[in-house]
Amino acid sequence: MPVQTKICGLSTPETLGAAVAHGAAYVGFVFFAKSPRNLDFDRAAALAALIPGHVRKVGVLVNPDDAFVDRAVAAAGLDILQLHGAEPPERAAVLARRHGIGIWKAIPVKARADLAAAARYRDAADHILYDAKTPDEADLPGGMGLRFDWHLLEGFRHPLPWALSGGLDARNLAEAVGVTGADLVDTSSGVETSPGVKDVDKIAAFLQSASQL
Ligand SMILES: O=C(O)c1ccccc1N[C@@H]1O[C@H](COP(=O)(O)O)[C@@H](O)[C@H]1O
Repeated sequence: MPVQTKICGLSTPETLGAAVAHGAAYVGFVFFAKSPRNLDFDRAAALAALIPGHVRKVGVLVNPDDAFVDRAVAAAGLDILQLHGAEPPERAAVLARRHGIGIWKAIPVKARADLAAAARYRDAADHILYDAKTPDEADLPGGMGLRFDWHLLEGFRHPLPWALSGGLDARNLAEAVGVTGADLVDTSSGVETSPGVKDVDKIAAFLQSASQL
């Protein structure tokens, strides 16, 4: 089965178009004020209108309240909520019921013991997104281009379908997939020239690399 891809943190028609044209299965919009990739709802709506139906729209949110989720889902027609904060399983389940859309729960990973948190979401999420844990003092819980030790996933019994994230780019993708066996991969910083500035050539190279795995 081919490796599926998500290009996250898109914010311009050109880079969104590159992700779609080169075969991304998922595109991600970040709704988090501290992020250099943050979108307001009007901009998200304008970008979402450009996305063909076969490409799934993922909204990245961090500990959002109901009103904020309502606005993001309505504006962008989201198919999936990527919960990238400290949302407990109960909160993820409430959001899944309230919106009737997919839930991906990000699990921050630095040590093998961190993986145990994934099982708590068995009845509350569709996918686990393993991402590198960012430093305690960081403004962002993700999107910093950090990778974790992929060998930590070796032999791990995943409680749910899952995706690999954190510091992936066209050069390290083959190794990352080889070590982990991931069949869904996610990148943001790895297809940028600077934080928040996506690059169409890097997007194309990442998706080309994934298509050869
Ligand atoms: O990208 C952000 O700014 C961001 C903000 C808040 C939560 C998550 C965020 N990014 C997500 O983190 C992973 C890994 O990103 P990277 O490839 O290491 O840069 C990815 O899902 C981003 O969308």
